[in-house]
Amino acid sequence: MLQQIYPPAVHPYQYELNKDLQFAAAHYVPAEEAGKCRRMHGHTYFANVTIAGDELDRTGFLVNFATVKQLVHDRFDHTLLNDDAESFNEEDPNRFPTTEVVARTICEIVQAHLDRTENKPRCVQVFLRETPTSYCIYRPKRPTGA
Ligand SMILES: Nc1nc2c(c(=O)[nH]1)N=C([C@H](O)[C@H](O)COP(=O)(O)OP(=O)(O)OP(=O)(O)O)CN2
Ligand SMILES: [Zn+2]
Repeated sequence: MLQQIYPPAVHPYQYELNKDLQFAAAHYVPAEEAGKCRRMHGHTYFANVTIAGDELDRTGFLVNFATVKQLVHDRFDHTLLNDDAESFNEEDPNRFPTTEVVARTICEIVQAHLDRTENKPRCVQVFLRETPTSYCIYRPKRPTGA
């Protein structure tokens, strides 16, 4: 597993948890301007998911590290991202499986799970490395009132 110091997420919470995980997936970017990336190819994606909150659950966790891995790895590992119609769409650039959109999608999947927990922590950052030289960081805007 890649060991790396990630850019810090700025947030007001007392606890911050980070989970590193990786998954292998294929994709293509369905746009003329994407050049060689229009052709199907694969990556080993490295993700760092940052979750923060003030309240722990009855296990003393913000959220179980294993759950974060399951949510992302089980969903995307050894898939063709373009086939995942729940997350991606070839008609809408905001839903093409680019590094940016995959990072945002991971954040949304994790947050949807966290919203169903008793302590309701927040996914405050997803760092997603697509290649040794390319990565994206997604930080959701804070919900109103948080
Ligand atoms: N803003 C984005 N630009 C590109 C994306 C993307 O998701 N967001 N994706 C690609 C390709 O899918 C490709 O996988 C990554 O491209 P790139 O970093 O150019 O890959 P290289 O290995 O060719 O990079 P080097 O410059 O040789 O290190 C393209 N752009
Ligand atoms: Zn790619």
